Amino acid sequence: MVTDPVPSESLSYDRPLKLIAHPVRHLRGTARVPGDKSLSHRAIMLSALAVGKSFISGLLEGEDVLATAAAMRALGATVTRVGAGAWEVHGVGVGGLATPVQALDMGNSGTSTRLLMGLLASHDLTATFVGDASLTRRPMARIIDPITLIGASVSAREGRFLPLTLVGTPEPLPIDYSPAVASAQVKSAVLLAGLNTPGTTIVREKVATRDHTERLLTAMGADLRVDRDGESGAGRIIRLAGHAELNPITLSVPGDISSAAFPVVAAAALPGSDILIEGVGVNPLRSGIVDALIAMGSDIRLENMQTLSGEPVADIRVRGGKLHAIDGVPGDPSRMIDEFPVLFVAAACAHGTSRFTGLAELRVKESDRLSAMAHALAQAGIRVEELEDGLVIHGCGGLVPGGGHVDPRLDHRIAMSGAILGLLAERPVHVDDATPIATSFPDFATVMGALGADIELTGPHSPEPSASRAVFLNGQNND
Ligand SMILES: O=C(O)C1=C[C@@H](OP(=O)(O)O)[C@@H](O)[C@H](O)C1
Ligand SMILES: C=C(OP(=O)(O)O)C(=O)O
Repeated sequence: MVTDPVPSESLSYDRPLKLIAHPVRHLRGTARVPGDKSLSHRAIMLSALAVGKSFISGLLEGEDVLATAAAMRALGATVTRVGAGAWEVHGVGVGGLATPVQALDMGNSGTSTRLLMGLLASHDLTATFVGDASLTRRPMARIIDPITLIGASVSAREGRFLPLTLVGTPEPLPIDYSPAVASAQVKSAVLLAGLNTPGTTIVREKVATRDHTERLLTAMGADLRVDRDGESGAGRIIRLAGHAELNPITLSVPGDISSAAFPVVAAAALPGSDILIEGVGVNPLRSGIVDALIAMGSDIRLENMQTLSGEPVADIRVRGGKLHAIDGVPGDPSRMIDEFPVLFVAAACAHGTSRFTGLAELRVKESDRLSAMAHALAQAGIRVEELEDGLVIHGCGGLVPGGGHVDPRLDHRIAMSGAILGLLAERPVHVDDATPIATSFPDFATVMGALGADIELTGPHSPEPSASRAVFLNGQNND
């Protein structure tokens, strides 16, 4: 049980909040996870560009999305919280954003930063982007390159890191762009720039990545076409007609499969577990974790399939059992790019040796996730080899020894993967700073506790939520 129940409104702490995850026999019950983070960012950004009032329910109220909401407000949209997860956005129309009077604080959020850089590139304004110690380590050249071709100019630290100042162009050019890395953030940044650009903007993907931007733009009336590309049809060509007119939306955000992955993996690895996570987004370009766990022998199924605001949604049912090792994941890694840290935990419990390669991109997420997870698993007594682009994990065929400390390195998914490791261990695991969890899953400990997990939150913490959170959660305007 959760020994220090922390209401979700106040899990955002300014000083380290520690977490101790205690071994558990099994998980049982039904739960829901917060709204999808990728979709929440896009819902706020695109409704801020519509003419009229949009209404969003189920919005993720994690720090990352609150940073996006604060930025859109600073750029001129009216963004108001009208209830738990319920937000109203009065948009200013495509091209209607204005220079913010202060720097845009992106906190820990790569998606906020990179999509907004694209969005602002084709607006006649100037904006400065700042972020936390994690975000200022992450490469921005992958966005600076295409938006420079569009006509924006960027001055960045060492040419590629935050803080950076972006000067958007009043005369944007439509580009035909092939991202060098499989990245929905790069694709979305170019498409968002194309909204306020004449002509047709084209993005060519060698491998399809999450298509939340394409689905939402289409639902809001943009003239957007997606064609399969390449001999295998794995690629995509996305064409967007510029000077789009976006209609306001009423949108329900489904649960985030990247958050659901934590209770799902824990239950899958614990014989006797039986859980149901309701209302989760199962977009085929996001559901790779389900296929990977099935490949490991897990009894996991999608029930009650439906469509919510243009996105496939299902309840995820998991019964615990013995897992076996796998050599790589089915399909492209981009279908579960954020779920690898917790999949590595499943591999640590599996019988046999698992090998994961082609994952160099994990080194430039909120942390170097290959290094962070290699250290976390070793701390828990698991034999692991770190490769240039992956991990070899020698599973123990049951509970891991545990007993170590996990340094999350400002990465919410490392912190939560460390907690799951503790549930699947013989001895408790200490997560030395759980505060990053508030970026994507503020009530993680409460949700896991309701399923039977014993996650203890300890350590000094201020009773007050962080300033940005308080402003929104109390529905105040910061005009
Ligand atoms: O577009 C998005 O919302 C995201 C795309 C992914 O990044 P890349 O597509 O850049 O790998 C993912 O890691 C991130 O959490 C969210
Ligand atoms: C990488 C992630 O997010 P972002 O890129 O938005 O920081 C994530 O949520 O795992």
